Amino acid sequence: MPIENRPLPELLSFLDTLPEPHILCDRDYRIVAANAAYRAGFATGRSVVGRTCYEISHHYSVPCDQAGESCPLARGLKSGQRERVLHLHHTARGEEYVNIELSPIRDASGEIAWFVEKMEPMNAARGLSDHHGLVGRAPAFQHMLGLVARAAPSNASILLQGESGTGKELVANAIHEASHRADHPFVAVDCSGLPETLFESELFGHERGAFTGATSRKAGLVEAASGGTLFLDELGDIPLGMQVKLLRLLETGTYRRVGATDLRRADIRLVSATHRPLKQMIAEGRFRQDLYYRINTFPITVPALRERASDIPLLIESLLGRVAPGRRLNVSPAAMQVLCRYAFPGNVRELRNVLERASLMCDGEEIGPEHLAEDIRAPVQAAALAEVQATGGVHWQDIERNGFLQAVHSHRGSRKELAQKLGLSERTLYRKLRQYQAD
Ligand SMILES: Nc1ncnc2c1ncn2[C@@H]1O[C@H](COP(=O)(O)OP(=O)(O)OP(=O)(O)O)[C@@H](O)[C@H]1O
Repeated sequence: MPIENRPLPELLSFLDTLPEPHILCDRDYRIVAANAAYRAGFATGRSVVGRTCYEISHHYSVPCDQAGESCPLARGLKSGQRERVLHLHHTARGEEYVNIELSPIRDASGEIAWFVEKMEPMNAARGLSDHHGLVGRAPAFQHMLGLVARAAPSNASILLQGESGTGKELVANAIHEASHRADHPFVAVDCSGLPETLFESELFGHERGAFTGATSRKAGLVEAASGGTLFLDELGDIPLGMQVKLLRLLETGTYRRVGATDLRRADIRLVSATHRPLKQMIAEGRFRQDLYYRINTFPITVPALRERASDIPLLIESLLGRVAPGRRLNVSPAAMQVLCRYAFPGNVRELRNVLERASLMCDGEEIGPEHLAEDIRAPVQAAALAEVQATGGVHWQDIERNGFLQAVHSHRGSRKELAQKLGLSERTLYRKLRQYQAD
């Protein structure tokens, strides 16, 4: 490398002092240096210097934006400013979600000469099968996770909207885990079915003798969550009277225990969730508009399972480990076809229940269609039959799409190896990935 094209030694020794993994790249995606934290946690044995970031982190042979992903380096070159994204990266521990922050470094003439890339793994979500936490890698899931990564480090109130069973509580927990409050409690409150009086004393606590049965003083959940995150699930179910008290808590940061006169200071971050249409409830006078604005600083929609159907095989692998630990269950291709075509109105919770039932019905190691409940098989079979009748056959594209996605999900090596395995050029592989994973 010509001397004028080398980064300043001061910059390199500064990067080495940073506790988070950092690499230094040139404008052509080439890694010119990696700090000690990166070498310890991310490098997989071989030296990364001289190789490209997309090859090391993604096992791609082209930059991310040409492989259908958002590339922070390309974005940084265009915008001239710092860019953040969440990417799935190959690391020394396998494939992980990593928060990437890319900062451009300019030379004396003001031109961008280098990029410093900081990487922080997001441990609350996984792109591979795992036995706990959030699992997924479909575009809709990654988009949602990108918003989680962006909002988590702030103190902003987050409203999670999504159908029942989509994983809102797990997402709330992931927000907590990725926040500065992770060492403090995560307290979840189910707001549905709690009468107003009980709701208030549960949330704010009560003094001794505050009401019949209050034989001792009790701290509330706001206090229990102190320093951490309070998760209000089914927030749309909170009675109007209690909505006022919640609004006061959020506006002043203070509350009173039931039966007490003194104000207490709250130190919580609020994450709430609902599957109800809050805007419609506001129009009907059932939900306060001012509270809505307070809780909804940063809205995140958790996608329905049918919007991330390409995650079904991965979720199955992960959930089987949770519902039948100790058994090495797998799903036959025919049963997989049925599950991938079913609409799952109850989302991931329904998928989990279906697998739990199937694991009880199956004595061996392979779950077949016969182990799935009739109400899962029937609509899929009816749809397939209708398709055959309407078109005179099953669409070849559907068979190809399902087979292709199954191969992608079960493959653990590089994209290059996958292309070879499927007998495709890498270009065609990326085109098909874009085409099939987008729906
Ligand atoms: N992405 C995911 N990866 C792994 N498991 C998931 C995922 N999403 C949901 N689950 C599982 O699905 C079930 C339902 O999730 P959860 O209770 O978080 O849903 P919810 O959206 O809060 O539902 P509700 O609106 O009914 O409260 C749980 O068992 C959870 O572990």
